[in-house]
Amino acid sequence: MSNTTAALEAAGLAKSYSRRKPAVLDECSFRLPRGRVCALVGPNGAGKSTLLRLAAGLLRPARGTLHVLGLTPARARERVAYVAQSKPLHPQLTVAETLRYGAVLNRSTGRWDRRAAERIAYGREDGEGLAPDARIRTLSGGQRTRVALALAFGKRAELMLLDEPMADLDPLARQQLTGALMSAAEEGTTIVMSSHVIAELEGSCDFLLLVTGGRLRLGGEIEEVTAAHTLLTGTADLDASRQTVIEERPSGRGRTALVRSTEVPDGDWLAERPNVEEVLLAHLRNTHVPPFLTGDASPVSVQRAERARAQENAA
Ligand SMILES: Nc1ncnc2c1ncn2[C@@H]1O[C@H](COP(=O)(O)OP(=O)(O)OP(=O)(O)O)[C@@H](O)[C@H]1O
Repeated sequence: MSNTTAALEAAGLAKSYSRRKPAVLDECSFRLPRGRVCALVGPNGAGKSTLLRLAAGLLRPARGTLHVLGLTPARARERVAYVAQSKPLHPQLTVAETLRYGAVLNRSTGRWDRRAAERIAYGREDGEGLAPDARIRTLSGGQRTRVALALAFGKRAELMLLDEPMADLDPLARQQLTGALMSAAEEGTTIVMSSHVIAELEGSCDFLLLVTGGRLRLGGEIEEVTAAHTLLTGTADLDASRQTVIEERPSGRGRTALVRSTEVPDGDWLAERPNVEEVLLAHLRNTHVPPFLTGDASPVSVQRAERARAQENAA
């Protein structure tokens, strides 16, 4: 646990688009420490883009708070790069003009990195990068994504919020983007990226936020989240009062169960550590289970309350 300012810290965050409809995000409380590469995962309509738009300062919460780099989202905006799912760009500009426009927009920060932007837009070794004089309106979806990402990298932001950045990139461009994200993360940039392709996130992300139905279900270092669960295979009966059973399914002549516990229950069980995909899929199929946040992912107010409780117990 750390008390340094988090990249994102939400407390009781809620957002509705309409008073007549249920909240799209509700009671979301979590902390994303700086320097992490965070996968934001959840089914369609879960509220991932809404959360990213709130963090980018484009929406205001209905209730609760969201701090970005210790500031309100509006005040943090210069230090944050946001790439929307729709990748909005000026269709009449060329790629080179778009990058020059990015430089002008970021002049006040003095941080614009032309080379980083150009590397993403033009710089593929196989020569398939974008032509500087190509007009945005003539580009494919994946090519526009490259331009939007080039602007984000040029900004040299402390926090990058990327809404499905890989979705329409070809495999080589994905590999290039992953490399660029890893380099940015090594320099201390915090990255949040939403995706539906869990396998894609496994190699590149070290932190996880799972949102389903507008609620935060899982949060924390991926290693810690998976280590808190056990995959059991066997034929014995499970006592649900002794551990949280996320999912129990028939398999072969016995059954497989994912439990939130590191203890192997009595009986003839084969116990394994699940991978992140197994943990995520089980939580996506079973949204009734209690949420789980690791210490690092708990908001400071919760960390303080837990420390006070531990001190009381120790006294
Ligand atoms: N501008 C808007 N006006 C009204 N409702 C909206 C608006 N934007 C999103 N919603 C609704 O909010 C809910 C969450 O949408 P959001 O785009 O945040 O989900 P998501 O998790 O990003 O989904 P996906 O994975 O499909 O991109 C959905 O029910 C959606 O219909």
